[in-house]
Amino acid sequence: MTNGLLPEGLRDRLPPQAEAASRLLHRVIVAIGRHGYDRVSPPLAEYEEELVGRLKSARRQDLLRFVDPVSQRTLALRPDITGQVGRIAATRLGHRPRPLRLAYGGPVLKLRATQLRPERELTQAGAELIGTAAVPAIVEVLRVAIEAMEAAGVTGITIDLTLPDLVETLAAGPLPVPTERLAALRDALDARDAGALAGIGAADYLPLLEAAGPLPAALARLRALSRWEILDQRIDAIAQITDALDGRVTFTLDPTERQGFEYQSLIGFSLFASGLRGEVGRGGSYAILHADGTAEPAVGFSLYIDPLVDAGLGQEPSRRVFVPVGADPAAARALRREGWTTIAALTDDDLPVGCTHRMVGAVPEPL
Ligand SMILES: N[C@@H](Cc1c[nH]c[nH+]1)C(=O)O
Repeated sequence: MTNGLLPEGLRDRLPPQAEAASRLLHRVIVAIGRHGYDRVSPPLAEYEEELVGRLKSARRQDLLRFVDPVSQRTLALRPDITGQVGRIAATRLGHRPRPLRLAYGGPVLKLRATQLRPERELTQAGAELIGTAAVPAIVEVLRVAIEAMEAAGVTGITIDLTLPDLVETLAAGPLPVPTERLAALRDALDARDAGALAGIGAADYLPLLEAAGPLPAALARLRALSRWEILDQRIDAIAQITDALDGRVTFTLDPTERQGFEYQSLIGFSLFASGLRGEVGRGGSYAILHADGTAEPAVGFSLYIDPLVDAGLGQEPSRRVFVPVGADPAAARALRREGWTTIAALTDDDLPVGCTHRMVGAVPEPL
């Protein structure tokens, strides 16, 4: 006998959450599709190197791998669909005109859970805009993300903007830090540790930490300390993006945040909503590598359906009518066409468990 246990981080979805999950996924995908994003559906597993090789600096550590007895090669379960969409855009849809707009939705599996999210399997739905990552493209993607969240019933949206490659860019340019100290610099910034920053001779980075918080104040602080063209350009871009979406959502800024943004470069963002624990989604700009060595700019977002389901979104009260033995099947069929759920008695002893109505003749009467 087996005991019905599941591995850590994996779970069943039961009624009514399983139904809510598919309803939310559908609503999100439809909302994304309205903006002209055509759906693609990559496989659950593929060659390991394809999953990590397509996006600049995607990580191998995230992969749950296995050797495929058929191809004798190492396959991995996808931890993220964005890289797969990148592969499709660079290969099978490489000839399509740009910008290319693609949507997707399905399960992903990560090797390790995070403290914030103990689940290893999540359902991701998202959009990727391929061929440009300029300000109008970022604005479009954020707009689509906001509408997709609203379609799922999310309210009180906050977008936390980050500049994932800012520290590396400053370290390689105007605020030099030798490569071997980059990891220490990252750790000190993540820990917001002023002493550690001074210890590695990077005290100049301290003011960046203070430029975090709600916009527009945080952006004004960042502007006040910027003496570099590369930072000025990004500040201008953030101002344009937030102006374009003004009033619809709350923006915050965390210029040095990088955790979870392995391949996003110029801009990254995390999506939050009131009443929902942790992130609802994230996204940003990145580069897709092509076979000829060129890198194509892209920007996109992924929403995670699971936190929405856990918060009770997507559940709808259904009208359930009990159909006694001997009732007219055509009448029951007519009710289903009108949107009723019918529960047919199989014996005369069946009880109308979970039903709101009972069919009397051809008419549902409240129980
Ligand atoms: N797929 C990324 C987010 C993203 C989509 N496009 C670009 N970034 C994630 O889930 O973390």
